[in-house]
Amino acid sequence: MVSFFNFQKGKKKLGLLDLEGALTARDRVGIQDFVLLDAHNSETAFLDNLKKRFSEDLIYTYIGTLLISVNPYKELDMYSKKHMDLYMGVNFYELPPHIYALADNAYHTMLTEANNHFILISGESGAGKTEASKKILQYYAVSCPSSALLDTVRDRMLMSNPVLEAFGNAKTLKNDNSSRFGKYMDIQFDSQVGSLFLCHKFLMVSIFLQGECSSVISINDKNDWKTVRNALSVVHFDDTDMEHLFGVIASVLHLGNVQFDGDTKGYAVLNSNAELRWVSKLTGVHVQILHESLTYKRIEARTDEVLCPFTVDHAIYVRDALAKAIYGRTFTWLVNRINESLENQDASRKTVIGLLDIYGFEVFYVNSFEQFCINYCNEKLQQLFIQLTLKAEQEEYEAEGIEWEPVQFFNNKIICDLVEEKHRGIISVLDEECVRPGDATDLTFLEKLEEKMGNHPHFVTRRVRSLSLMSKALSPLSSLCSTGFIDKNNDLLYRHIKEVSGSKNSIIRQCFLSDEVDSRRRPETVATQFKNSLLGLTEILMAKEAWYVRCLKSNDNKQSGKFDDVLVRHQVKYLGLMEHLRVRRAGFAYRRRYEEFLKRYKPLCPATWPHWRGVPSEGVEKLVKHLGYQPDEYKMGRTKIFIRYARTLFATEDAYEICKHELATRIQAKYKGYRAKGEFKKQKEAATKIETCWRGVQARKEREKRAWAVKVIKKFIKGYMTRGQAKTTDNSEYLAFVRQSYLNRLRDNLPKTVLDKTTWLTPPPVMTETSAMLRQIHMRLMVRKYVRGITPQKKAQMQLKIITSAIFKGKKDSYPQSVAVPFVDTRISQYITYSVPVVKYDRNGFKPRPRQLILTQSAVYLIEEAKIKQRVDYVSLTGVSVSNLGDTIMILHVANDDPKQKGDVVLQCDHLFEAVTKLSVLTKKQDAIKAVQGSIKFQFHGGKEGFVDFSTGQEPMVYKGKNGHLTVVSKDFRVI
Ligand SMILES: Nc1ncnc2c1ncn2[C@@H]1O[C@H](COP(=O)(O)OP(=O)(O)OP(=O)(O)O)[C@@H](O)[C@H]1O
Repeated sequence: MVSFFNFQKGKKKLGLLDLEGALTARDRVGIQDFVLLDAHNSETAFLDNLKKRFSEDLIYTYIGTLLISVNPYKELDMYSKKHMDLYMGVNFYELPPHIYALADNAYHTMLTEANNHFILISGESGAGKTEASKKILQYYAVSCPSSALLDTVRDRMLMSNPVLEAFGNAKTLKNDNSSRFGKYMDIQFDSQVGSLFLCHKFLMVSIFLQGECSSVISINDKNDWKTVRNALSVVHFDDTDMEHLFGVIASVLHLGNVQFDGDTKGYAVLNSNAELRWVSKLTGVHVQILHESLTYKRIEARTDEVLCPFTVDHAIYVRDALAKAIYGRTFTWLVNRINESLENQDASRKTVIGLLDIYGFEVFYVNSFEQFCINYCNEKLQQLFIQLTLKAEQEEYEAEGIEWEPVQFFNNKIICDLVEEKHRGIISVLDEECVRPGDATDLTFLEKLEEKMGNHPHFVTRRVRSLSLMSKALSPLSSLCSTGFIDKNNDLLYRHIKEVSGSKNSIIRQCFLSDEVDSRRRPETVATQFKNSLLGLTEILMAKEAWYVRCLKSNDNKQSGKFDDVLVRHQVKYLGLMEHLRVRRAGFAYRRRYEEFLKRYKPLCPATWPHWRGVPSEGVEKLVKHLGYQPDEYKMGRTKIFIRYARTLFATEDAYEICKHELATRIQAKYKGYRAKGEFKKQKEAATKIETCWRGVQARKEREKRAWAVKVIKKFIKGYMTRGQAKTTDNSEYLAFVRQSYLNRLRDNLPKTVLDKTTWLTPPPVMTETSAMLRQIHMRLMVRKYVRGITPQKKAQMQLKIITSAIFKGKKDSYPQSVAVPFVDTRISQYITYSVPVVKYDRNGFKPRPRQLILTQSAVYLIEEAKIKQRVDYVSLTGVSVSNLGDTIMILHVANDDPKQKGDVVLQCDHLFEAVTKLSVLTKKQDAIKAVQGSIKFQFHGGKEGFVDFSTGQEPMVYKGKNGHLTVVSKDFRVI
């Protein structure tokens, strides 16, 4: 056994582990799978195991993938949502046997193999088939993802069950709620999404009404009534539909109460009209028509019509036939309506799980035509089971050349043939008897059977009007009472009874269409209809893969906890469970074509992954060896590998799951890389594109800019060339530009002071006039600003400067330099208006002597520094002479006639302009100030004369010249 990949995939759901543990522990009772039973040939061991488990409420046991369910007749806590969750996606053998495990496995196999499946639920009446089918449906309904639309379909589907049970089930001696119809439904799953639960469809095989049990303790009519009404509304029945439907049911009940008496001739007359009036009211058929139909037969003879009265027995038969027909057809109508409401409009591909819940085998004290049909159906399904499992299996081993010891089993084909064979089978004989002219009775039918099949090994008749079909496997088909076969098979409604087609009840109208009344074709007999629908069903099932649930009845008393050994042994026998087990034991749990097996599991072996180039069977051999399969675990056939134990396959499947994840991760990584590469390439391409685009845009912009520049330059040049002309379109822009740029430059280069006369930008010709105006305005502005900012002291000084200008401007070379030199008023004392240091040239040899020149309102003094307070050298001034050069010599002329005066005074004064100006103001002798060129003559006291000669030279100096004149050399200011 392969042990290195023993994983359990479903157990990741932690919350469920406790429950699961408890289940597993509890389930250790007996053996979960009969395949593991040592004494697999012993029926007693088989039963013991079932019983042991049953006593612990373990009602499910496997034979391989087949599920055996023993009816517990009590509610078990094993169908909750938690249980459903637990079984979801878990391998078959990982958890205790359960109907959910089978449902889940069928579902996952369907998804994996993408093909159709069906679950055949069989067993005798009351064994729990309907319950099992409901549990499967609920499991799918809960486990599949939901959406609003699907929920609606799901509700309808689940709700269709109580409706069908209400109308199609009846209490029988075997089962309080026995299905009297066969139900096949297709559950569709979306093949793409894989898990959508879509819709189902009923295929009705037949319905049988029979029995006299009316009260059932286990059924609460009041609650069920509510449930049914609610369910009907979910499957789209409105109030009118429901009124008509319940009208039909009530009419059938009233019809059953119609009684007949015999007249003197023995013909039937109505006992009372009351019931018939009710029927008439409920069905909407005139009471007269009903009356006539129930007591007379209408015989048409060419143009005439004759009414032929019924005997009482006959009338009762007709009454029951009518009631059956109304009920049966109404049920068919109901099924069709439910099918319509569940119809799936989506045509996309779906995979299907079919669910077949068919009425179980029935053996009553008296077994009639109904039991014949029901049990024939079960024989047929058993045949299908044998065909699909035992026979097909053995045939396959043979075809594949697998060593195999054939298992003996009873092939009930012989029984099926006995019933259904053309011309020779019981149904053919019955049909023949029904249609032949003359009086056919159940007895003549029995004689015909004896005649035709008296020698058949499985057919025996007894002269107590019964026939026995001896099926070794299926005993219930035996011992049938032939009474009523002819009538029930005929089930011909007398033509005029179909006149109910004129009913006011819409359901009855739809069930009895008038063209049927008019048709003269004889309808198919009941048995033939039944046979045909069964053949149709078999065909549907044969195209699908089968799963089996075998339901066993634990006892006949519907008693919980009771295990009737005889009854169960009987069922085990006729259901062929022992044979099935033997085949399973001898056989192989799983087989697959080499190609398919390899295709699925090749990732598990390096030699086969990713490709196996050789012969598939060799690849498989390599693969299973790599996986560690033991020789007894598998066999290699001609085209397939056969795996003996399911656990081997599950382990392989688990390994595959893990490997798939790894592969998926690898593929994902590769894909991501590929995507990233692609993305990068795309980005690069996009970047190149953007770059190209950007470059194009830039180039275009550049070109446009150049073109614009050329245009501007051209215009500029043209404007420049025509700048002197009057304003034209050519030069207007240029001139505006020139103006603008001149003004801008001018703004930044305006003269800052009023004295700055030089700073002014030369205007372009077009601005000459404007510039002059601007200059004037600017000057005015500056002057105004300057004037506003002048203090009284400054003003006084300015006035002095004006006087200086009047005296010296253009007359003395050093004057311009003096303009910016401010006069100083600090040299003023109490007595002195102005005092300035000077150098006095003494007439005796022109020796320079420092003196202070003091100016007052009334006189000019020359005093020595040390004697400042003494009034010395009073000068009575008559005029002042200066040279026109840049020297600082001034000669004060004094009045010669004043004896106190010592003659003219020659002074050198650094502040010449200031001193002379102030002197002139104080003495009011402005006109007496002279600027002389060359030499200045002066007079000494006593009438003597002297001269001062002025010249310019390199170095300024004052000295006594050879001619005895005072010689003054000054810098040449004009040169500077
Ligand atoms: N799994 C179960 N758990 C509890 N009770 C069950 C179970 N299965 C069946 N039963 C009981 O047995 C009764 C009969 O079951 P069910 O109607 O499913 O039988 P059946 O095989 O469908 O019969 P028929 O062939 O007559 O329709 C149910 O009404 C229910 O009380």
